[in-house]
Formats: sequence, structure tokens, C-alpha cells
Amino acid sequence: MRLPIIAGNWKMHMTKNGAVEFIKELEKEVKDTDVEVVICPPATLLNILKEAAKGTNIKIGAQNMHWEKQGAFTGEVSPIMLKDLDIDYCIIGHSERRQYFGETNETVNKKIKSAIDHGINPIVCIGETLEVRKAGNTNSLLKEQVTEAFKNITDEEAKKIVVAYEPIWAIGTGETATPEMANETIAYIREVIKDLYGEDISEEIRIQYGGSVKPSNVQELMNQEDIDGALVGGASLKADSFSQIVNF
Ligand SMILES: O=C(CO)COP(=O)(O)O
Repeated sequence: MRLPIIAGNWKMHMTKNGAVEFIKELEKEVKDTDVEVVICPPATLLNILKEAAKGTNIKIGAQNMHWEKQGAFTGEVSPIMLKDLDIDYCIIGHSERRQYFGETNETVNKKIKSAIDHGINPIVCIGETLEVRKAGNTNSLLKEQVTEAFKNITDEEAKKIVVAYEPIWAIGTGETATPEMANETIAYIREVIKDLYGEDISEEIRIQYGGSVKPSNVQELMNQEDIDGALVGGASLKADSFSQIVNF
């Protein structure tokens, strides 16, 4: 059995006050959950939220990192800096980073390797655009994204990776993939991982769905056999809706 993992991606939202309050509220609602709960705030809030979440079952993740340990990379955050704060997870290769900040399958792979080397668990995002889906090329694109992301990653390292399948056309649009469609695509992603690592590891790796997940649709998604969790954007910004999602 894979432990479900539900993560909130706050993207470029939230400041100190609301954020600490959020953790206090969320903690009350999720303290008995069997789900792994992760909040990924902007970098400015990582330290304060890690402190606020101390002694709770809420884990804290970053939204991005550089692959280098240190150096002349103005504006970047390194894995050593994240580890310094004892950060548990890092989202890598979110479609917004691929679209607006030039991330490629190659940089995603470097970041994954570096995160694992530094004891940070990657949440690796993959997903297709509407054009790709309409053209019937979803599976070939996902196969390429997965294969490139996992390049030179050992069996033991692979198990630490969480994959987030986020169809780009479902992000922030209110448009969700139907639970069956999401499950079918995630099952395909698991097949690709099976080809790379064999059945045991493919059955161990957790694959989330992301894209307009909300309290009203989470249960149907989580009922699907291959969906192991959710990566939640908009609906993770309020403790009330995010805790309803966690307690689906
Ligand atoms: O991009 C997402 C999470 O990483 C999904 O965002 P929404 O839940 O707002 O669609």
C-alpha cells in the first residue's frame, strides 16, 4: 500500500501572518490523518513555516531549487540552503517553471539528482498541454518526460521520488481531468516507470494528480486505483478547503 500524499503548492501567494495562522488552523484539522501532508510555500516563508510546523505532522516543501550547491547564481536557492532549514520536499519541474523560466527535462533531471543527493524528496511535475492531448500525443510526451527525469537515477533513489501528473489544461482553469482519465494516464506513467525499474519499484512510487483539485472532486480522484495523492494549487490557500481535501 502506498501512503497517500497531498501537497499544497502556494505558488507566489501568501505572507507571514496568514501563513502561520494557516498552519495553526490546518494542524487542528489534520492531526489524525493517515495522509502525508505537505505545504510548499514561497521561499520567503520556508523558515517560518518550518518553525510553525514543528511538532506537527505537516511537512514543508520548497517550490524550486538550483542543482548546484552554491555559486554565482543570483536569485537562486540551493539544496544546501533548503537542507539548512530541514526542508522535506521540493517541487521540481512544475509546468509554470517549464513555461516561464526555461526549465527543460535536462534541468529537471539535474535538480532531481541534486535534491536526492541532499536528502530532499523531489515532487516531479509532468503533464501535457491541450494541444498535445488533442493531437493524441499525451503518452509519448509523458514517456519522454518520465524517462528524462529519471535518467541516471538508481533504484534506491527512484523510490524517493513523488511524481505529480498535472495536465496543463487543468491547472487553474477549473477544468479537471475526469477521475477515470486521470487514472488511466497515471496508470500509463506507472507502466513507463515499470519499464525503467521493474514492477516492484513502479508499485512503490507515488503518483499524484494535480489540476483544479478541490474539496468537491478530491474523493472521486482518490478513489482511483493508481492515484496516490494530489498536488493542490488554488484550493490549498485556505486552511479550511485544504483540510477538507486532506480529510477526503
Ligand atoms: O499547479 C497546480 C499545483 O501545482 C494546480 O493548481 P490548481 O489546483 O490551482 O489548478
